[in-house]
Amino acid sequence: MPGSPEHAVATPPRIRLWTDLLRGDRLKLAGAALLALVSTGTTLAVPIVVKDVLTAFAQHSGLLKPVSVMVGLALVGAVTAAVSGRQLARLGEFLILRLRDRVMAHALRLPLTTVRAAGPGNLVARITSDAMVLRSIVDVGVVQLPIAVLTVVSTLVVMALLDWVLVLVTIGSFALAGAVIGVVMIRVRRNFVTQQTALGELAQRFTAALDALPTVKAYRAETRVANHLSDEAQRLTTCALDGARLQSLITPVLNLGQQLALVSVILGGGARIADGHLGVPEFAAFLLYLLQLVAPVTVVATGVGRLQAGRAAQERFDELLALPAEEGGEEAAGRTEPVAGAAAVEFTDVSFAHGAQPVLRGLSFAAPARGLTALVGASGAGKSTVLSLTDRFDTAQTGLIRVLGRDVHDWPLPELRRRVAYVDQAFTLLEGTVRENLELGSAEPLGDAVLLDTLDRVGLRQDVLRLPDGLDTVLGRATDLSGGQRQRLALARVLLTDADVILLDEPTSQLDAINEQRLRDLVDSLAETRAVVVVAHRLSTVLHADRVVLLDAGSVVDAGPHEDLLARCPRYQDLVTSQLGHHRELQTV
Ligand SMILES: Nc1ncnc2c1ncn2[C@@H]1O[C@H](COP(=O)(O)OP(=O)(O)OP(=O)(O)O)[C@@H](O)[C@H]1O
Repeated sequence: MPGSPEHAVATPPRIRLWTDLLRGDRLKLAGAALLALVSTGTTLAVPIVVKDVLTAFAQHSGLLKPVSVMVGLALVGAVTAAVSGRQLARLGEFLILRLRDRVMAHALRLPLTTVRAAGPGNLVARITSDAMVLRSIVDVGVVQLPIAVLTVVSTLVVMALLDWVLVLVTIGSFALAGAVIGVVMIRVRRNFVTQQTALGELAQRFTAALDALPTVKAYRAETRVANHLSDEAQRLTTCALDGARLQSLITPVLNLGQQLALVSVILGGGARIADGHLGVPEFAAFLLYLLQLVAPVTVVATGVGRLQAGRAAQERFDELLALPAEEGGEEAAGRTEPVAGAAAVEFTDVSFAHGAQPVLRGLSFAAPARGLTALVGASGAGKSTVLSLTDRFDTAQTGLIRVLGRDVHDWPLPELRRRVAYVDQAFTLLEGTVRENLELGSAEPLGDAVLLDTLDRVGLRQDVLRLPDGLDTVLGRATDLSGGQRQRLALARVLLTDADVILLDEPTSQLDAINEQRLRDLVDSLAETRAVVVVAHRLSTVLHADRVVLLDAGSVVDAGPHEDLLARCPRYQDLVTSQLGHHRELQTV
């Protein structure tokens, strides 16, 4: 039963950035770090060589050796920095590739309700903007930051060897700047989380607006919707400006620290030269080190900021990956066989609520293994919910749902969904070719002959052959199908599966007479060999059904053949005349 231990949710996957996403790349990463270290080493050595050059000048000795060493060091430094930078960029991109693959695969396995609650646009923002931010963790967090820290420390050690008093002066000046930057960093992280959330929300709103574009246009609401979106974008901008203001403090504060250090060191250094504690070449080298120190200190300060942002992005990924995927979704093996002679779908005392809102209340009905079962009832009675629960898009709180004689939770999810074909009200097609759409539920490519034959059965062969690239025409962008054609393509997809149960959420819209007849013929022929459970909005469907189940407010009022219900059930009579009621149809069918 739902919530019971046997249906416990598997531990969700977590990002283990270093051990997992960088798996297989650790050696390359170490190589890149080593090269970066060599490059840093050469930079560190230059002032020492400068000191040698100055000493050589003072002593009138040969300059060739120290100058050659200086040039050599500069060349090695440049080459190693370039190779290491390129390698890090590659590693960062591959890390993001793996992360995106994992997030997309996980999002597709989440329960429908979770995806709706998160908002598709919000999920898209993870693999776009969040992924880019996280990428910086690789080059900044793994290599640049540790090396910069190492550079700062070793530079200070070398400076201390030159003059320890002046080093204390330097550290004191930078410490003041560091304290201010530390406070800024805490706010940077908080700001980043708010910013990414606002970005995801904007993406979500924009996606939703584009989805509803026909309605937006029909009501001439472009300006109004654009204004709503603009409000959201402005919130994001305000937040981004806060972030930019915080970030922009870092460099000036550091520069102030450096100026302070420079002035103090020059004053202190002058005094130390005057009292004979320090030579001029040593002082020149010390000053060069001090100037060199600013670059790695800046890397540390800005790097910590980016790392904070990267970690906040990582938390957002963790949060998404921690959302439990559908139970049993990974179990591919362990085929469960149907129980011989069992009903195709059987609900026993099933109750289901969306949050606090009860939708099904102790609902019981059965649909036989062959034939057409029509679910009818007022709008909001719970008909579509019955289909959702049958295909386990949702889980009932209480009661038992059996498909082909087995508890819906005992089926491995892929096996359940192989046996149950679901066709939604919109007859949804994926953005892709006609072929891809037809083969969606097939394990193997089916070949043109089979596909065209099936299209023939739904009366769509000629329409598809007329498309610019026939079966390989991409649907959903420049080329699309009409509502009726989409419907037939969706049904052709069902014909190509070996599903035992077909769940069909009939569209509420009316079809033209030819399409209506085609749909009915198709459904009838499907129902000859399998179970078809249809949420019926049309009287013609009900008249063709072997069994009609009347729902009201989440319970079954009555069930049986149409004529029996019409004879004995006043609620059904009302429904037929009011909701399904088309006297014209009654007379003509
Ligand atoms: N995602 C959801 N979140 C919260 N409540 C929902 C959700 N989907 C449906 N409901 C509620 O569940 C109830 C039953 O919805 P359902 O779609 O099953 O009705 P229906 O009988 O198929 O209606 P219709 O004939 O209008 O399609 C409705 O009251 C609806 O408000």
